[in-house]
Amino acid sequence: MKLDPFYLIVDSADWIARLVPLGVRLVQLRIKNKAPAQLRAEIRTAKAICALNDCQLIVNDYWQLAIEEACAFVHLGQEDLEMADLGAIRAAGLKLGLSTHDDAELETAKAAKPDYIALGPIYPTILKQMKWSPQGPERLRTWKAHVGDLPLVAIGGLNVDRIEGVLSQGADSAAVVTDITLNPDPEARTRQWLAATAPWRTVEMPLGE
Ligand SMILES: Cc1ncc(COP(=O)(O)OP(=O)(O)O)c(N)n1
Ligand SMILES: Cc1nc(C(=O)O)sc1CCOP(=O)(O)O
Ligand SMILES: [Mg+2]
Repeated sequence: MKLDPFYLIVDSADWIARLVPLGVRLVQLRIKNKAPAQLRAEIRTAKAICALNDCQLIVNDYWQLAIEEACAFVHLGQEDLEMADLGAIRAAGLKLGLSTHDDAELETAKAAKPDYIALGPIYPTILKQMKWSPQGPERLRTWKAHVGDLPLVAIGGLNVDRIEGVLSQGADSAAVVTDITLNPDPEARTRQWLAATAPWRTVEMPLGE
């Protein structure tokens, strides 16, 4: 499986309606603290917009709702994974992305046989408090050696100027929240991300070059 090199993460279907039609091919709906009915409505709307725009939707955290709404992909952190029913996720045909932050989490994630692994935070992030220090982009190369052909996602503190640095270290995809959502012009910033990741979308870049 291949992931698009630009992985947008937003917290509403409104954001998806605004940014996905610009050409985004991979988006995560990461909603915190909403009632189940609202969550379901957001997922349903996001799914419809993504289908119209040939964009892969990944639902964060809410794997049961993702199954019920016939979504294709979920992302889980390690704590989410402890509570999740992997058998049910697989039986529903969902693809699975998993977060990792250290060696032990990498082993746990690999054992779950996910469809991609994310490493973060690569740089300091302002989105959420994290107990891990920034990993630095060089750590991606170590992770890539461990995950092999499994797609690797870099996340945390990424911006347009840092894309090249993470993709050239072995990440297959660069995930981003605030560089876009807090930008004064999120549409323009999204276009910059699309342009900056374009070379990685079309060309296989061997590690070390
Ligand atoms: C692509 C990607 N990587 C990591 C995360 C973080 O997941 P998690 O650790 O479960 O934290 P929350 O995002 O749920 O707060 C992610 N969402 N996406
Ligand atoms: C949601 C999330 N997970 C991370 C991890 O390391 O697992 S870092 C992160 C925040 C990403 O937001 P921004 O692009 O604004 O830094
Ligand atoms: Mg989570």
